[in-house]
Amino acid sequence: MHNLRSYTVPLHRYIAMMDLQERNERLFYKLLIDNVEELLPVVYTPVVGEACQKYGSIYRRPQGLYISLKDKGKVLEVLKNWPERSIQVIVVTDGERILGLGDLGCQGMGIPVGKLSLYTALGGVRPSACLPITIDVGTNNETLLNDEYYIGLRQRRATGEEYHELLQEFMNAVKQNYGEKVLVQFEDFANHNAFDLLAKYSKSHLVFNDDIQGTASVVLAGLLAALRMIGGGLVDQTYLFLGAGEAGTGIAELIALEMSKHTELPVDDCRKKIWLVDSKGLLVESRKESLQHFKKPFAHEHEELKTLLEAVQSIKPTVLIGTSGVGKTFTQEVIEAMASFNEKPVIFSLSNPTSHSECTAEEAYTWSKGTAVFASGSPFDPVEYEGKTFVPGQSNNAYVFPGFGLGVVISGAIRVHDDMLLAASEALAEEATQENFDKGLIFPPFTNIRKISASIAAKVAAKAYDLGLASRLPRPDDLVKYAESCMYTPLYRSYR
Ligand SMILES: O=C([O-])CC(=O)C(=O)O
Ligand SMILES: [Mg+2]
Repeated sequence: MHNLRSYTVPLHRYIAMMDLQERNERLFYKLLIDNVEELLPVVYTPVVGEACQKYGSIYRRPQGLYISLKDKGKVLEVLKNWPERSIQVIVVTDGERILGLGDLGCQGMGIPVGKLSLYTALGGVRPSACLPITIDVGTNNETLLNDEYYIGLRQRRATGEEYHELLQEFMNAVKQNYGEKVLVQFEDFANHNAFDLLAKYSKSHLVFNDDIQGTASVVLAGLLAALRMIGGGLVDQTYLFLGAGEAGTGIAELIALEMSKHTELPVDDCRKKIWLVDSKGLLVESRKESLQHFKKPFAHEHEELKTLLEAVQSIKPTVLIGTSGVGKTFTQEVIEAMASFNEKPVIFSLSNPTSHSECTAEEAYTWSKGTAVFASGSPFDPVEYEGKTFVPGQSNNAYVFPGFGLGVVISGAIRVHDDMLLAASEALAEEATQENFDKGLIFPPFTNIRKISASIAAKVAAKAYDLGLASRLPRPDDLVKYAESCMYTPLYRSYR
């Protein structure tokens, strides 16, 4: 830690951590676990975003497996080149939508590597059982195509049949090589592929999309905790999203499912309480024809509105959620409007990394005059406002995917079911304490994350057993204890 802290440039800390992971994996995890709040922003969001942008020039050794268009026809052979045989979790990207940064091609590898280091550090999945994969189908990023240090194929992205054939071959090879119980986490795919890949492979494989489902589960947990803090039920709220992509529609759908489960209202009626604004304005009935399929369920009867501010003024939401990937879009006017008709407006600005956040923590607290219940995707420091310190929560899928994955792995689940996501949300929401609420915090601090992951894992595994999706039999009596006993801990062996 002394050495790391001597680097003042965040990217240098990242490089030092990656060197440590290469040199002494056990020490890397020991350090990360013991200093999680300090090191999470280094190995993960936001610094990992800058690392991906500069990946070619900071590249040392491959930390994951690259599968490119050139490997077509021999993907299984390529998979077999990976030195570890027994794999439990794969995180795979095609680099087309890295955080809110867009297409970074093959340099998106930093994301699967970072996510999997959290699977181990936060969720206790053995490092050797984790496999980061980047599918290289080219990039449409001109800067990278012209960058002498770019590490991927120098061509524009393959699309359509060529793309889907490679993905099909990959998914087949994964099942052939590792069986039915390997969890494949899709990460940072573009909207136009993410929903279709999830829908297609969730029937035949154990797949999970972190940006759609992981984010949804964490945000729902944040909302449940926020409502415990300020009072009211899910069904009493009106929701407005800026951004109708994977995160926005994923969260909206999971809120509707949870609402429906607790009220017995049809899911479609619950969706009516949720409004989304995309780059062209409010999703409304008259736009339905031209909308992508994942947006259609949220296009309701309303006049067309072009801007977020107009939508805020007209819909008067109690909860405002930013998932647009575009920074600075929650303006002073937007936040002041939220504070004018809500005693305690709930404001989540979720886009990553920090520069893409819809507003900063300071802006949310200042412009709402200290009334906002605020959380963000990337971390922000505590804010002093009129003598009171507000601690913003980090509503990042990192709270859920490690524990969720652990629950899936230890139960030997063969499919992911939405009820398992709801179980994870409820488990996480229960972890926020009155002490957290007193600081305005709706998520427990990351310092206790391994205990939290074990609780999430136990609830997820229990749901998998209840649904008949678990293959590890008999069912352990105490799932929390069992989850804890399965977790990897970085200790040196004693040889005496
Ligand atoms: O990586 C993160 O911090 C959260 C996430 O999945 C994304 O922004 O795509
Ligand atoms: Mg992501």
